[in-house]
Amino acid sequence: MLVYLTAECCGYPISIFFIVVNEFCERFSYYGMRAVLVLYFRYFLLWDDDLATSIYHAFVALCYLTPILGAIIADSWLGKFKTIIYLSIVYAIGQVTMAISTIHDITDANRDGTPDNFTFHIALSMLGLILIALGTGGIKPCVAAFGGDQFQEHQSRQLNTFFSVFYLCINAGSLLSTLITPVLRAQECGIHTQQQCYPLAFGVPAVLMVISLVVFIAGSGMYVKTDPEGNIMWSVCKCIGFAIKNRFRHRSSSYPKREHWMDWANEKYDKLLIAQIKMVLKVLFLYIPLPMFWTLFDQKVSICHFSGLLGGLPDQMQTVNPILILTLVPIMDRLIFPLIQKCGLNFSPLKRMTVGMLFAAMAFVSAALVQIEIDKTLPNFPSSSESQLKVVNTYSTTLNVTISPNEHLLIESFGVQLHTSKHTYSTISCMFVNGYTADLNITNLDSIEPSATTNYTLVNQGKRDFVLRHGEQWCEFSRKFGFGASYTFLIPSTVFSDDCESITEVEDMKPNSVHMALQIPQYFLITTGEVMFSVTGLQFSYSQAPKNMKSVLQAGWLCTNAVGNIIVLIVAELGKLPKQWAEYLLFASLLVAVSIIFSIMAYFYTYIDPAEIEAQVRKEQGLEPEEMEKETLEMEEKDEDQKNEQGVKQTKI
Ligand SMILES: CC(C)C[C@H](N)C(=O)N1CCC[C@H]1C(=O)O
Repeated sequence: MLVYLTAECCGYPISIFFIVVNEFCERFSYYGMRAVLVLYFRYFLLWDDDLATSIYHAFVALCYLTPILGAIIADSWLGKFKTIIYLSIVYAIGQVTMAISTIHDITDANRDGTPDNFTFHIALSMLGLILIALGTGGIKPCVAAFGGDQFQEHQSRQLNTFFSVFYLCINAGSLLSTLITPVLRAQECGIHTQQQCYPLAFGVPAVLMVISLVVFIAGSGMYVKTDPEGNIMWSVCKCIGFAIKNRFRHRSSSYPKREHWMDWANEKYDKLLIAQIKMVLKVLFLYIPLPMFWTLFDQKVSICHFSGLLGGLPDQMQTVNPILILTLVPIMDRLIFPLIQKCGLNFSPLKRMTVGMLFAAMAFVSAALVQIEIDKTLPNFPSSSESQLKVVNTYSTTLNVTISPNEHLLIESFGVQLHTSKHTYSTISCMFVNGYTADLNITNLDSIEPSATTNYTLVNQGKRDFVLRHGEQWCEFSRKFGFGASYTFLIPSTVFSDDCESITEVEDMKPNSVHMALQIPQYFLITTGEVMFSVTGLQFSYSQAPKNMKSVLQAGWLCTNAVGNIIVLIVAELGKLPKQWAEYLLFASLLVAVSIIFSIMAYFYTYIDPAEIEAQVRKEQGLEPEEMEKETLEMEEKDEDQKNEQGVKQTKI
């Protein structure tokens, strides 16, 4: 047997260093760009919330679908090394295009600070996003598999550690970029006018992608590179097609059954290829229920929304997941898993993944419990058969309002009455009610006509100052706002004569009294689940794939994420349950059901050593001893040439 010893440090190939640094920079680039993408849609392109989030989710789904393309190119045509380089170039061009699309000065001919030609910016940014999706998705299965290729058979422990470190780098990159890019966006920059600095926020990820490419190329001389064995994906498709056709032709019971339906390709196709296809199909079948995990994982965003309600800062909450990953991966790897092993329990990869899903389900049960607590602090909202009416009395004395023959409201002067009725009345809600006799200007709001109201305006938590103006007259007042609260300000006609003192504040909705610490268990549970599920899934997909289809199986694994994202989009379109906590419980139950199905499937799965099976098939084919020897020799010669080129040390054992 021939084994190559590449340059090593502490038992790990040195080439791995370049791969993990490359992954760190690439993830910084990807997550950094994602952190400001919705803001760019909302405040630069001026899209509404629905359009911005739909395009965002569609982009994320596309990023997890393109791995199939990358894997096919790598395993059938260019090999992983070249695929990573070419697609990284596409990716970097995409990031640069995206950064250029955010320069408002390009089309701001009238220099008013807003772009004049939105079509130009939209077209350029969409082109950038397509190139980014192609690049990031395309290289993703190749980088993980290429990293795995650097290890030799006896380094299985190091291989598993590599996948954990790889995952740590993903999250270190995402953590830094999620912290940095929103700060860059908040800076002001521009040629003609100073605006929020999107070019910097998108430009830095573009630079990081270029660095990622340079780092990868720098390691070029040290990598173990395997060339694809012809157009493997085309051979796989033809072989599967032939097996199906042949099975159909021999459907009569007079023909003896075969052990596996792929054995119907035996007449025409190489036994080795059939064995490899069987390995891949077995794993892909196992992956069918897995998108449900990612559906819950991506729904985490909505848990974040209510974290805002609880008093947390949603932007910063996005960093909780990577921070927990950075802590939990080493704890699991070095402490929990070895401890479980010491207790004599066989915590196999598929068992870990099942437990990971159950942890995610528990996170949603915990979210439901917190939501129930929050709901208790909220006012009663009208049901589908009810509507709410708010009446504001700006008259000088108490008024009696009759709504229907037997329903009466008594409203004091400058008082507000919220009334819920079983009939259909229109809901009136407001933030400022102008009881003054003329138009008023209020800081950061449009002017309000007499007896008119503003819409509810979102303000930051804490003390806020307002200035009211009418011509030369003005007055100032400040109020403290609690998270999740909602207020109405009634402005009387005497507002300027008493220096804003007479403005009445009505609390429509109380501030949240549920402590934000209650959401920590959810984050902890879902991230523990992610470590068990996602890191293990990455290792499992590599270890169970035949040598020539490693990227393909990595792509299959990433596709579970894409499908999960698509389910999130569908669920968002289908609508929501009336109660948020019920929705969380529904998702938790679905994931429990899926983990039960998965555990049954996993029970029937036999772990394989693809290299061993391939050797066995070769032996059965009678390639041994002469032909196999010949094949081995050919491989030796080819690899020797490659090693000589790369100056890598080679030893025979
Ligand atoms: C959402 C976090 C910033 C990153 C997450 N913990 C993570 O590492 N991943 C989510 C999808 C798979 C994986 C990744 O490769 O980014």
